Amino acid sequence: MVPLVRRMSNIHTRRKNPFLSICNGYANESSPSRLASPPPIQVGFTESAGRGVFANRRIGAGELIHTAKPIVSHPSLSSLHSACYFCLKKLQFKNQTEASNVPFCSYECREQSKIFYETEKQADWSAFHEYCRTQGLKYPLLVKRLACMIISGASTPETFDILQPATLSSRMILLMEKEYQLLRSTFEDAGFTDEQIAFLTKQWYIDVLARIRINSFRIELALGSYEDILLSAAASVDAEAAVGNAIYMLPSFYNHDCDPNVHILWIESVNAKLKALRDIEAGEELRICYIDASMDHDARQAILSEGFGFHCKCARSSRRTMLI
Ligand SMILES: C[S@@+](CC[C@H](N)C(=O)[O-])C[C@H]1O[C@@H](n2cnc3c(N)ncnc32)[C@H](O)[C@@H]1O
Repeated sequence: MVPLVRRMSNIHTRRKNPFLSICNGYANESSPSRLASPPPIQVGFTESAGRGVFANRRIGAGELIHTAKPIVSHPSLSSLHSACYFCLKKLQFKNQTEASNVPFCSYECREQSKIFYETEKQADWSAFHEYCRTQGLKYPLLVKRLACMIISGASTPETFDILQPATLSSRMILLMEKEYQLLRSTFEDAGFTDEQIAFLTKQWYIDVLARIRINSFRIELALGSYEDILLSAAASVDAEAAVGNAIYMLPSFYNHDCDPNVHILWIESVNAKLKALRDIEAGEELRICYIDASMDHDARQAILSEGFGFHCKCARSSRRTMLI
């Protein structure tokens, strides 16, 4: 059945609409100066999952619905010297990182990172990175990148406000204390003034982390050649398979389904592609799968409840519940 869409906004026609910026990611990648036609979607309210993304026309199976560029991304610590610091593309070790110590794959990526990277380079991140490494933390790296973008004027402290926050337990908040203090002291030790880091309060950190927690994507690049697949298989044995993490605007409005009709994938960089997995009717909600769909019902529910704070009532989960 096609759910009723309560229209929240027409994201393509109204000016001064916060959702307009959500669509910035669909510039035609092959010719960046030309905008591709708007994606066939709109953000609206669902009956039980808050906001969601809906088709505004029929979408065919396999169709590329839209692409999305991240608002913030960061390589995983194990990929710091093997992935582009901006687009997370695999680096050619000898030419780029080792020879020139520049962690970018191209002139364009270096230019796009210039403002926040100049800020970041002024501080010594070794203690912060070491803490993240030993505690297995990845989200504070996204906050570090966002903070550098804010200080350099490339972003604002309110950037994530539109995203849904997770409900954090007091224990989770307590655990954030150390990483927050380390982030702040790294800036202070580098000589940034109180005025420059005035936004960096404990409450801001908690609010940002609460949004990153349920909206960040773990980036695993789909690899092209057989050689790459072999290398990746070897790498995943002794290192993290994810090349990094990223936050997007529009993809953050996609709800979850254990039998999704849309797939989000990354071919060679952090720029995401959203593709229809089957024919989708106009008005139908578009949903992606947040987790490994091959897990059994109970494992899926446990991860969704713990990680995202909801009990999934999608058709696949409900079928299983009815059988019990
Ligand atoms: C990434 S956000 C998706 C967009 C969100 N609905 C909003 O209004 O911004 C993830 C959150 O949406 C809700 N959600 C997503 N899929 C859901 C589902 N299948 N059932 C219930 N809630 C869901 C949960 O609150 C979840 O933590």
